Amino acid sequence: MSIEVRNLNKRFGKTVVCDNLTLDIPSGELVALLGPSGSGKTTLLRIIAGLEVPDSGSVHFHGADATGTDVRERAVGFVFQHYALFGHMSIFENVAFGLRVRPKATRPDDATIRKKVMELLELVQLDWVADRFPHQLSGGQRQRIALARALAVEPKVLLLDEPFGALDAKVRKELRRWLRRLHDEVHVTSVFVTHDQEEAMEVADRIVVMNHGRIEQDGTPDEVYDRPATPFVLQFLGDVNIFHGRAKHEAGGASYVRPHELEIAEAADDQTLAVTLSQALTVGPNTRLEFKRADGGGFLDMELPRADYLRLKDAGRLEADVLLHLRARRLTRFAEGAASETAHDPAAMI
Ligand SMILES: Nc1ncnc2c1ncn2[C@@H]1O[C@H](COP(=O)(O)OP(=O)(O)OP(=O)(O)O)[C@@H](O)[C@H]1O
Repeated sequence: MSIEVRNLNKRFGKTVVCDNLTLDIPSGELVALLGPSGSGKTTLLRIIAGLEVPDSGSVHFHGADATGTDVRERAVGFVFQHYALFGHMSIFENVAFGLRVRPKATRPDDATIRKKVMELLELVQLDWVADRFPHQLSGGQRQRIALARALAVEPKVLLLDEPFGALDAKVRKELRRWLRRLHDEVHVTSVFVTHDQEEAMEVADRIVVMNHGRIEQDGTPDEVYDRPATPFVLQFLGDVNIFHGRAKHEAGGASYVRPHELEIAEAADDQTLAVTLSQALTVGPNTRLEFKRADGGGFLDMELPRADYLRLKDAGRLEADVLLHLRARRLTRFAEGAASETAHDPAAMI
């Protein structure tokens, strides 16, 4: 089921939370709403769910106006960050709940419910807690059960608000992949709220980047990362070095270079910038180098594979007093009112 959002406005007091939002979520896709805290992601999700009423504008489910439709009629499944399970019911019964309360005509028999619930519990790798109660589970386990419960009724739309926000990093990563695989199997149209750009990049088919109640960009993970529409998108999706050099006098202002888009040149030329190493930090397979600009222009970050770092170090090129020359392989600038352009004239960074 596709979701169409049209000219949606919502304010709380003087705060504009949805600023004329228009958005198409194609059927079967997993779309991430990505943005900083307070950008309006949750409010948009709640309006799609029918839990919040917009001031103006509309939400359509597969072309049919659902704006005035009650939340119970929208066939949506929710997993919200603080969506509590029923404390007095076993885990099994929590997952079975949505099926048990169906009208008799569409209610599955006990054996079918049992099979379905156990399959879902296996899917979230918690079949062994079926007889426990919610208070006997960790917060992370409860979220996995909430996901199983949301899926039990085979919703047409699945809405998830920071569902893995409370989990530790490793479990969080596992569940992301699991959600991705699950989505590839069941293809239920899903909208996923997150403020974590890595999570959005890893999980989603499309990313909608939000800021101050507006959509800054809507595109595939590759599109928003490689061709950011605005400086906000570029900076929100990862670390970036900003140069206010010569480019400052041109339309659009700054130039942006990501840490992995810098390289060390063999010799100085008119496209390189002289620096010295100030610190090196290894994070997993990559090493992050912080350089000090020799012209006093501040610091620069560069990221390179650990093996390359070790080679440079062994060659004695990373001593604190050795002058190095950095070159940008790629840089991004924004012309006034236009989308990003990537320049291959790295001199522009100086
Ligand atoms: N019921 C409400 N009453 C008043 N203000 C609200 C209400 N709900 C949200 N807001 C305000 O609206 C703005 C957007 O909130 P929203 O929760 O949609 O943002 P968000 O991007 O999901 O942020 P977060 O990641 O922190 O949840 C915030 O400034 C918030 O304080």
